[in-house]
Amino acid sequence: MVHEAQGQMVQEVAAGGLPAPPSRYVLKEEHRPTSTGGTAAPELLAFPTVDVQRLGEPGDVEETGKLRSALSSWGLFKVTGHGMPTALLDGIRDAGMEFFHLPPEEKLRHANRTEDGEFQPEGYGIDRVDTDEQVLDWCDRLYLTVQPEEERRMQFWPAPLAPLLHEYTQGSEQVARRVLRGMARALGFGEEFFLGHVGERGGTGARFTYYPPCPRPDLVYGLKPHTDNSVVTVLLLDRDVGGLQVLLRGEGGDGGRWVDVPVLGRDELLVVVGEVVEITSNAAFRAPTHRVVASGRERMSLSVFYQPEPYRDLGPAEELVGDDHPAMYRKLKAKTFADGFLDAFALGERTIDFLKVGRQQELQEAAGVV
Ligand SMILES: O=C(O)CCC(=O)C(=O)O
Ligand SMILES: [Fe+2]
Repeated sequence: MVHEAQGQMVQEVAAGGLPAPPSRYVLKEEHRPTSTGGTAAPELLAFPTVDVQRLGEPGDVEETGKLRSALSSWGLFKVTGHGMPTALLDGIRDAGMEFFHLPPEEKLRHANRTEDGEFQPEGYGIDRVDTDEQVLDWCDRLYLTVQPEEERRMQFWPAPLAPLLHEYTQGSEQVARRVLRGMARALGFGEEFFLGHVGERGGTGARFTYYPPCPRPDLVYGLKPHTDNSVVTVLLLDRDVGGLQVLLRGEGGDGGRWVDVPVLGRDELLVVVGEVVEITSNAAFRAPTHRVVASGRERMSLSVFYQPEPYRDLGPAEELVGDDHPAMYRKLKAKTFADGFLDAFALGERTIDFLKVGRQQELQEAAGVV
């Protein structure tokens, strides 16, 4: 059954000039970004930066140290030294924005709905709507499969954007590879440790997200809190408009607090650790919970998600499991995990929790902690 809200783009709602978002987008009071915080990080917590050029140099120790510290604190960091030209980064940002500025009928030629109105993940539209209770995010999106290359469905790719996305994802793949090699070194493993778990023919998906201006940003989420279901995500943020926030967990095991990710330099990228690394590293590196708050200005981002080969077994690496380090996650197929994302996301859960991959509860019970 297709939900009647599935065909309603947020951009069209915003263009209607309502004084406040319709009730479908309005969060319960206790979930509203204004009641749950969102502050600039204190100076002590300088935003982590990793130069991937230096990270790739033989014998590098310093950048690997910075990466290790970023991974154990924020779980995301900005990247310099990737070598992609500014013109390419600006070009893809502009082409993405131009797509969302096209008339509705042009955009709908790439719609993420079949002729029967059925949702399918690829193409242009809103996220999957399952129930009346689901509070909708204040964003529209364009999701495209980039790799394996022979699985690209070019009917979904807006023509002006296609060559830019191809070139950009070649560059972002090198970023992901360097980061995964650095992560392996940070844990004391050989460089190919994480890449070996991903395989040569992993999947890559690109998601352009458009957040229209919102008349009451205090009432909605641009994008609800979530963790990425990827190995890592490479993000190209809006040049001017912020809104991304990350949940920083306190020492005392409290719920954490929401901190703004700053607007980055126009040449800088952001890398976010995904749940696959959390599982494989047996929680040595955790996927950060993040969200986007809306604002009175339009904003666009491009997320590129890296996934392992679908038939791979996903689970904590044997080297990281021992008597004093029990496996925190159970094994499952990479495809099962990737497919679980949309169900989990619609419910606002982590894929790890939705598919009951995490064993923390079980282990704590066995140890008599809870
Ligand atoms: O728009 C952003 O800044 C973040 C997007 C994001 O978290 C995602 O696509 O998973
Ligand atoms: Fe995300």
